[in-house]
Amino acid sequence: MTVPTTTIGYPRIGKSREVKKALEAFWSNKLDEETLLQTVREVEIFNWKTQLKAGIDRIGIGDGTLYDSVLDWVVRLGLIPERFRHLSGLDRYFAMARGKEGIPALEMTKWFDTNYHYLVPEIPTKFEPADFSDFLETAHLAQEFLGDRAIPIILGPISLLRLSNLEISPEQAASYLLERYLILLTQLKNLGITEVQIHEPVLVLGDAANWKELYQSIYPSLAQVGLPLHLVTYFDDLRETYAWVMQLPVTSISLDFTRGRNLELLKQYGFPADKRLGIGIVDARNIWKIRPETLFYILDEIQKFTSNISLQPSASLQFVPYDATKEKHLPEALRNVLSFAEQKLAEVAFLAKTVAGENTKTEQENIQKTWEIFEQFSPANLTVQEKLRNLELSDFERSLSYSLRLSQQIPLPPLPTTTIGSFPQTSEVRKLRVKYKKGEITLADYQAAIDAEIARCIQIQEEIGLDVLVHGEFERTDMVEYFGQQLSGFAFTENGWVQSYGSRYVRPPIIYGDVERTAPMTVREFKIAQSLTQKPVKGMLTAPVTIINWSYPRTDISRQDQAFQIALALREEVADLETAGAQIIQVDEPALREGLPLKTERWNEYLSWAIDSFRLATAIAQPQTQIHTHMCYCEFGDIIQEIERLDADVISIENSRSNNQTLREVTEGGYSHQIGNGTYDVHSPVVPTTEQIVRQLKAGIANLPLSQIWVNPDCGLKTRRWEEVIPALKNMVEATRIMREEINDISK
Ligand code: MET
Ligand SMILES: [Zn+2]
Repeated sequence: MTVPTTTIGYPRIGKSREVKKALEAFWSNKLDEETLLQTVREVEIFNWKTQLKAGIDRIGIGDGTLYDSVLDWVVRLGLIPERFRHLSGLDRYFAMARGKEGIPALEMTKWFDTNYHYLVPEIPTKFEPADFSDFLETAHLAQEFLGDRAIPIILGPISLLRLSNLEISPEQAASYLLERYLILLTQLKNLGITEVQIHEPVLVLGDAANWKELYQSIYPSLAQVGLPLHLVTYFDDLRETYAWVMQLPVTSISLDFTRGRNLELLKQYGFPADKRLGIGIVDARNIWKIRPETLFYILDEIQKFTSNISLQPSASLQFVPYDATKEKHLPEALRNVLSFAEQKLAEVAFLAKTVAGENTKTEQENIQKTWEIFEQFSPANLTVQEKLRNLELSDFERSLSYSLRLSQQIPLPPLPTTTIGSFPQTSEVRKLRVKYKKGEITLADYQAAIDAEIARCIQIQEEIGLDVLVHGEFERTDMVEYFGQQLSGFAFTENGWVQSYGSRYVRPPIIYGDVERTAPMTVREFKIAQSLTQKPVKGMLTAPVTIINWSYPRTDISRQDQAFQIALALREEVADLETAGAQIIQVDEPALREGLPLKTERWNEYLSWAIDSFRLATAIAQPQTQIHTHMCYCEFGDIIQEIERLDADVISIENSRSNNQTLREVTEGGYSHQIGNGTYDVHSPVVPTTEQIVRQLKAGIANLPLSQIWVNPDCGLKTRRWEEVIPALKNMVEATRIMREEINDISK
């Protein structure tokens, strides 16, 4: 017996970030279109060869992209919104991705609960002709390299619809789309392709049942083409859709067995005898080597219901970096339990061999051994674990309620002005950090240079006339990495890049052990800043859930425990900042919303510990200390109640849609604490006018009592230039002055 292996997506950025480099060169006119496309092609071919070498039987192809694969499908299917119609080629493609003078880009949002962002399709009333030529060309080329192993990956029609903003009814859109998908499938069949993967991840969402009829009408038509269809789902289980999805006329169905309850569903409903089951068994969302015992148990259970199976990663491997063995600077004991895309291919192959009955005892023992060595290398921190066990309810409660502590906190003028924390990270600052890292300058030199930046930043803020200042975050590369680097239990890769969006890649830290603060993390910079001004300077921290969501967490203990460990470390920092004189401390939690589980029924459990971790980090603050938090770029509507439960004294939120929707959502529920509604969009280089900010403030005030309102930009300013930041903030302060005068006049 043999057990086939499959992949359902692979990293497409290039092992040395070739695509990013080519893109950036192309955008700055240093590279021509042909070379850019050639680069993407080479990365793709390299990926095919890697998967072929790893022995994968059905290799998902066609997910390589210049920017985003959802956008690729939008363009192929001819779903071009009116405002881009006069453009063509790459010019149009990148205008849709990034916008162009006077033409806003497609909206960008998170791909399910991952940190990947896709471009949200807008389904227009009029379609342009479809053009699949690039995809067909890729498929044809893949056949040359892979033969029948080349399995094109297609974004499913219903997922595309469900993730789009529609100008027409879903039914109408579906019928237009169907025609085009039929053309595509026919063309692929004519090429001699033997099977296609149709990815329908929306089947795991809570509302998937609403789409049942569309699935049941579209899929039979697709099946008529006669090309075997492999329906691929991931990120969670099928729950209420399981029973009818199994009946769709496809030849294969893939399920994720690393998340959700697909195993239970399988036991309950069985699996159709006429289909192959793609078993997503190797976790594509995290970077840990497999623990074979648990996986073999799951595989044994599954095989009680079907023997027609294929083994595969749980999702596209685009969510992990390429190769863990490249991380030479990491301790071997840790490196050996890491598994990036290449290692995961080997794991899939290993599992398949074992299931097929081949003797893999030595391999199993080796894996076992690497885990044992790792456990010795990173033993449990008993003190931290003890602290977690001994937490009491009072550790999560501030000593006085909001209304009682309010009068004890620092007096400020009405409509206090402030910023979100970071100021421009100039290339000089970045160069400085590189020099320090390379050992070209000493710590003292580095700190002196950072301090000079802080001093300049404080002076500028004073000149602008802001009420509450910040030190500027010049010492931080990134709001998560900076803390991870100072906490025990975190590791950092050198080359562990994953795509966040387009040409933006990130290297998520790895949480591998119990987390503890070993020394103050932010106190030095705070003190320097505060010593230079009479105005209050905010202490500035990143909250636990954001740290976890933007990292690869451990899998041997719960996310709750990891969040609480980080919270305890931050709690010590809060206390130290207070002792150092901070009257205001901001703890940023921008990723709270995006960590919400895909299924609503799991929201409460998540929110409960997520909010508690913020409270644990901050409740130690004296009543006199004002605690701020900041959130941005998410839909708050879902979690309003919980925002109140954070019990922060002040929250600042982003308002990039500029229609105060978030503010309305937060305040409609009767939000009683203070709130700063972003007065202008920090992602735009355009300097907002005073009038614009006044208007924005008035809209906010209409919603809320004056005493609750703060004035601030949307988010941190680190990606902006000083030439933009200074006039923008001046206008913000001027707008506030105008507002204060008006209010004064009214109250006279
Ligand atoms: C993504 S939220 C960013 C908050 C952080 N304090 C900053 O100003 O950059
Ligand atoms: Zn922000």
